[in-house]
Amino acid sequence: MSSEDTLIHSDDPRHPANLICTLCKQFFYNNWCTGTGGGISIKDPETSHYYLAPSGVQKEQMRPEDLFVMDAQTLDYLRAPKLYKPSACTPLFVACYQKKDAGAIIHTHSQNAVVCSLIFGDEFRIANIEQIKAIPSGKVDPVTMKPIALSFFDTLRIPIIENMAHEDELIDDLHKTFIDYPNTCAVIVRRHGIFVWGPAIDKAKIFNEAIDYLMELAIKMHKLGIPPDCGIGEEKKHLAGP
Ligand SMILES: CSCCC(=O)C(=O)COP(=O)(O)O
Ligand SMILES: [Zn+2]
Repeated sequence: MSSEDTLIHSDDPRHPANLICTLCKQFFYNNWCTGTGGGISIKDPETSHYYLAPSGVQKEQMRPEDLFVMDAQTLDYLRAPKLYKPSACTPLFVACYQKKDAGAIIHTHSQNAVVCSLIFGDEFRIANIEQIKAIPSGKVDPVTMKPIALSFFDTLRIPIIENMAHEDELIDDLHKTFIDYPNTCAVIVRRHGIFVWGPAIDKAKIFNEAIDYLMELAIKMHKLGIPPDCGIGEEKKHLAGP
């Protein structure tokens, strides 16, 4: 086996190359990564190498040998399959690694994200829903040094940026959200989808699932006339009664 191939071949289902393929398949069947859209990048916790999907591939058919591997320091490719170009999302994934200390980034073309971007302005907000507790507040407990999650009584805020003709043109607005929303673990791209990151792939997956649930719920609340960020008990005022 060549040294390039040892980077992507492993019997361990939790190896980044295997996990990216497994999760992309799951996300395809969840309607999050169809028609080659979306993708996942994982930083190998052992080597700190970035594992990236190629551009324009059917996400449910991806194999470990299709993946790019990047050195985190030099940003040189340690492995670059000749048949493919790297994902157009690569500069955005690298920005999340470098500026947000991400361990993994998930990009989906979730219809819930797209519809929320059509309903709401520059920010998606939802409050007082149990599932919010799955999302990090961005704060750390000073005693345990563990991340603190949002509470049931908090409001989740996710910035919405405008889509561009090419994925890499989103980079300036993504950087701006890092400044304006230092605690966010996600950015919605209008009429496009969402980027969600976490300190490791398991966390990023949980955050992505929880946010998607909350976006779906927000769309249902909006259809009923209930603002998703309304206070507890306030919903009665908004419901169209007889
Ligand atoms: C129909 S997908 C258009 C590109 C895109 O938004 C995306 O998420 C996938 O880009 P990639 O270069 O990774 O195929
Ligand atoms: Zn995309």
